[in-house]
Amino acid sequence: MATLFDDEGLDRPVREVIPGVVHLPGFLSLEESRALVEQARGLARQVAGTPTAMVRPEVGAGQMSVYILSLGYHWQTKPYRYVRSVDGARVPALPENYQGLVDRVLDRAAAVSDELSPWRGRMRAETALVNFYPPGSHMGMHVDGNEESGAPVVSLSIGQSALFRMGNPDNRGRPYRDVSLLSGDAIVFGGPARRNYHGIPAVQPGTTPEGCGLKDGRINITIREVDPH
Ligand SMILES: O=C(O)CCC(=O)C(=O)O
Ligand SMILES: [Fe+2]
Repeated sequence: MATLFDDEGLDRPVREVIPGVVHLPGFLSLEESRALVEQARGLARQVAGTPTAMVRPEVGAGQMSVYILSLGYHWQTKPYRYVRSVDGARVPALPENYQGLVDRVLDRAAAVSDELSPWRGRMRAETALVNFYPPGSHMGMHVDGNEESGAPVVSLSIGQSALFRMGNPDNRGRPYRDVSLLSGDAIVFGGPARRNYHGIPAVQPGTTPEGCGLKDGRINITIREVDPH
């Protein structure tokens, strides 16, 4: 496992990993992280036992090991699509603070990426997936392809460190770049990397910071624009 995460001891500068992919280490403070976890937990409780509950979706490869809460739009599998309601139940609204998070991330990312700078101040936060990774879970390589909009995906990580693998647009294999995402990190992918395969091969035991709002496991919040404008 050590080799999977062996860049953690190094300096972690803001950087464009490949064109259109920007890593912002330590973007969220501990207090902000905790508030986001508490907000997501409240929303998950509200929809528990309803058709929009946080569940481990069935996908082509079987049941995911990650639990997903959909906000704004609901992400359905079989077939893959975004819907506004499920069996008559309305999807919880996207929290209003998510637009501010998107604006802040894109401000910072645009400063180091010509590919992302056209989106600065222009992306509408319309939907978010709150992914909960129990210890030992993972997410296979996939493309985020159900958004018609070409806007970037803004992703926030809280809890256990994760190995994020950013691949290529053609297949699940190499070339790819691995980035360790620690609690509080943001990563954004757009431009030429928007439809690249990516995934989380592993989360790292024993790395949940005290005070981040989670006792164990990892939460990742990906905020997206669905409709082109
Ligand atoms: O957990 C992550 O960092 C990535 C999540 C992801 O790729 C997704 O929600 O589509
Ligand atoms: Fe994804």
